Amino acid sequence: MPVQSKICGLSTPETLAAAIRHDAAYVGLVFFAKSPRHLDFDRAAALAAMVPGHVRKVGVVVNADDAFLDKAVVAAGLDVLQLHGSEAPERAAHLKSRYGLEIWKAIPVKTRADLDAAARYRAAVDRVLYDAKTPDAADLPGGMGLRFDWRLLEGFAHPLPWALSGGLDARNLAEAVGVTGAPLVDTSSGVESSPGVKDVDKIAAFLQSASQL
Ligand SMILES: O=C(O)c1ccccc1NCC(=O)[C@H](O)[C@H](O)COP(=O)(O)O
Repeated sequence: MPVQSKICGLSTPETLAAAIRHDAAYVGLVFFAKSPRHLDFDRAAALAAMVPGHVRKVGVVVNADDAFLDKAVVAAGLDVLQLHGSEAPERAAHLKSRYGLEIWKAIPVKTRADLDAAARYRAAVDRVLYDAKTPDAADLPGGMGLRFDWRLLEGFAHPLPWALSGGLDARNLAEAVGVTGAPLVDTSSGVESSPGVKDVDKIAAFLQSASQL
């Protein structure tokens, strides 16, 4: 099975086009005001209109309420909702039934015990995304280019389809997938020149590296 890729936090037509051209399976649009990658609904709609049907649009949200999500889902024609806050399994299940979309839950990881949270979402979501836990004082729960110890996933009995995230880039991707066996990889900072500024060449290099795994 080839490794699939998600490029997260795209915010310009040029970088979105690069992700599509180089075969990203998923593109991530961030709806979180504190993020340097945040999109308002109009910009999200304009970007979403560029995305062909075979590329899935993932909306990244943090403890968002239904009124906000109603607008995001419609504006961007989302295929997937990625819950990147402290959403409980019951909240995730509610969103699955409300929107009928694929639901992913980010699981923040620093220690082996953090992985146990994934099983709580077994009946509620379609996929978990293991991401590096960010510092308590940080503004962002993701997208900080931090990685966790990939060896924590060695031998782990995954309760759900899953993805690997956190500090991935073209140079470390082969090692990360070699250690974890990840079927889907996600990156944001690793394809940027500075926070929130995506780099077309880095996007191409990341997706090329994934295609060779
Ligand atoms: O990217 C953001 O700014 C962001 C903000 C709030 C919640 C989640 C966010 N990103 C989620 C992602 O899926 C990132 O790709 C993931 O955290 C990995 O980021 P990075 O370590 O920078 O590659």
